[in-house]
Amino acid sequence: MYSHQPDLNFENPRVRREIMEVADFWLEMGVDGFRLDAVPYLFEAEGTTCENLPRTHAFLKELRAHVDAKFPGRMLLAEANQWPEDAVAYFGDPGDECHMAFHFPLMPRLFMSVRMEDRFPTTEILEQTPPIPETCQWALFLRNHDELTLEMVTDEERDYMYRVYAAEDRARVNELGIRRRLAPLLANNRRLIELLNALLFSLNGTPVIYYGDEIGMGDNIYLGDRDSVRTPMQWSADRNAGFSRANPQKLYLPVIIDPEYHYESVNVDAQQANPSSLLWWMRRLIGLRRRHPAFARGSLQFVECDNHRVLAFVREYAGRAAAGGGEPVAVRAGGAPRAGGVRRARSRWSCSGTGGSRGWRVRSRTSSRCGPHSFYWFELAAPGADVVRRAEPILPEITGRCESGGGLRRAGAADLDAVLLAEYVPARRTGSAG
Ligand SMILES: OC[C@H]1O[C@H](O[C@H]2O[C@H](CO)[C@@H](O)[C@H](O)[C@H]2O)[C@H](O)[C@@H](O)[C@@H]1O
Repeated sequence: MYSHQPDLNFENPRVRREIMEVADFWLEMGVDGFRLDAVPYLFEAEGTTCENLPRTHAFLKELRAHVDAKFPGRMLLAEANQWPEDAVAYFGDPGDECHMAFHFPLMPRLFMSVRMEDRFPTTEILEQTPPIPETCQWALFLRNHDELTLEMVTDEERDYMYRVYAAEDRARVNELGIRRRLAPLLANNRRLIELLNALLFSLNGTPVIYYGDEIGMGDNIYLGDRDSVRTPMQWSADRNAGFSRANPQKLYLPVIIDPEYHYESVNVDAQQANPSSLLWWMRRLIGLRRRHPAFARGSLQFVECDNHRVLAFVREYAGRAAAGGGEPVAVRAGGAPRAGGVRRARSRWSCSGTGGSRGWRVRSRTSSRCGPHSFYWFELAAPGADVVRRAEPILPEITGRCESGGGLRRAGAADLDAVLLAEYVPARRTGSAG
């Protein structure tokens, strides 16, 4: 499809050997793993669609065994834009191919749910998603380096997505996608950006953030192909947004200078200095998620509720619960400006813990109102169980030295802000993502 990308002949044993050597090179350099590009199409065969061929799976098993033997603990992530029942094949049997696979069909449905003010697109695809091996996980995403692909939706759904998210022709690409970043897709609406990220971080899978979306970077749909979303990371207001010291004319792609998303105002430096920035909000969300293993490993059960605009579910980590220290987590997301109340939410869990965004605390049943485009995370206790208050985290000890003109630095590690604001503050009962 792309003339500038080689199409390797995997039938050739020398090519396969070379691929193993390339993998070794990067793994020796310390990478944690690989995203396997367009993996269903590695091998080709006349008279087939060249998709999901047995030879492709055989090679993945070989690659996995090779990586496990030489570099235990590293991982392979499949890019297979397929229905979940087909994509699961890339986890192998039982779990001997990729550790993870992107969940492509969920992504456009999250955008649909939010815009249609209806949980159905999201619940339907998750209900169709088959169980996966214990050692595997879905990778969830909102945006990536390609277009927002609309391959896994019906023609009507595609028309809808184009109408509401890509009214301008220039925003469409490859006939099947929208070449925009998260913030511009959502008209730079902070509540919507938070809502979609809250879903990304609480549904069953590992969240994957596309660089720049954590600061709400803009795009440039006047660039060709998918380059609109591949402009330099905006680190600071300096030359080339702090991405490079090179002559600006030498950059592969220009920095964003759209007035709304200009790199001089939308950048890491500026947001680092503002605790209300999207960047700090994202860090707090990550910290909160890390406190609850149920988000990473837990099962997901939808909670029936009579308002179709509200999506409610419980994440339960069976291992922890069985051990008596479980902490199921409930999530409610109101997709609509007029999401309204939930009269009845049935679940075998009662809300009696702490949690939620914006410092919300829950001590009774889930009967409170869900505001426009808001979300809540509740820590739950099983009926009858004592509600054990979490001990306050121990104040971290940070040693460092004051450098003239600089701040206090933790010896050779993350800086003070990251330790206090990203780890300690969210772990306090009063800590919140909002
Ligand atoms: O190697 C060709 C390209 O493969 C990936 O992109 C392709 O799959 C994406 C997911 O289905 C789709 O959105 C894109 O249009 C396809 O070209 C890869 O992510 C690309 O970087 C790569 O050029």
